[in-house]
Amino acid sequence: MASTDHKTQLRHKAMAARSEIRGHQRQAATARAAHHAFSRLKYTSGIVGLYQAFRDEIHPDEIAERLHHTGRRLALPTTPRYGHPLTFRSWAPGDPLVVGRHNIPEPAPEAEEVHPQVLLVPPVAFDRRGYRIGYGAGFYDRTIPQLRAMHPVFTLGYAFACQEVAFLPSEHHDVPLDAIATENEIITVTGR
Ligand SMILES: Nc1nc2c(c(=O)[nH]1)N(C=O)[C@@H](CNc1ccc(C(=O)N[C@@H](CCC(=O)O)C(=O)O)cc1)CN2
Ligand SMILES: Nc1ncnc2c1ncn2[C@@H]1O[C@H](COP(=O)(O)OP(=O)(O)OP(=O)(O)O)[C@@H](O)[C@H]1O
Repeated sequence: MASTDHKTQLRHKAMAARSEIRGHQRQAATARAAHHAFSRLKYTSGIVGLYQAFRDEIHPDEIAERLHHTGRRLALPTTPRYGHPLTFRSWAPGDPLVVGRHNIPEPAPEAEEVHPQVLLVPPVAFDRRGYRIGYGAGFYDRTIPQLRAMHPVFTLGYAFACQEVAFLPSEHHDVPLDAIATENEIITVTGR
């Protein structure tokens, strides 16, 4: 099977698995995952790029609240055209959002563009080597090297444990995550 077909299949399987987590189970898993993510993120410094959950992604709202409470600057991505990197704009809980591409809420164009040192990344599927697939646009794979040309960047994948797969075929442009937080654990991949 061609690698892209295999990836498509893994993508659909992981999306189906995460959509099965509902109601109280989803709430409880999200609270546990937020605890794991925060316990790792508090040892980082700099602006944290989060995301606005869409489809059945695990939502980072509790992490945003807790980081904001400790005085950390936060940012959200704006969705670019295909082939371009993400841009991040300054944002804090309660700030107004506008509707961007794919109907994902994003900061208004007036919000300051920033270059995060920390990224919370929402994989659709991930493996223990830190490889991830998203929705197939390659946005994070383009963005992370660009930010790393400016300064060190720590990337934390954030997902439900059921989105883990044994092995994701990797391509040369794929940038592995430094760690992944789920409701069960923090998976450490690199020494960053
Ligand atoms: N919550 C969240 N925000 C995010 C991301 C993300 O993964 N999650 N992104 C991370 O990059 C960017 C948005 N990336 C997206 C990329 C593709 C599609 C999408 O709907 N793609 C179609 C396929 C289109 C095609 O094949 O041409 C699809 O999946 O149906 C949506 C968002 C920025 N913001
Ligand atoms: N750094 C890059 N430079 C050029 N093309 C890239 C780069 N990163 C990814 N691509 C291209 O983008 C497409 C999607 O890549 P991939 O399958 O890795 O996406 P994804 O990781 O699922 O998406 P996303 O990063 O948006 O969540 C592929 O055709 C790939 O060749």
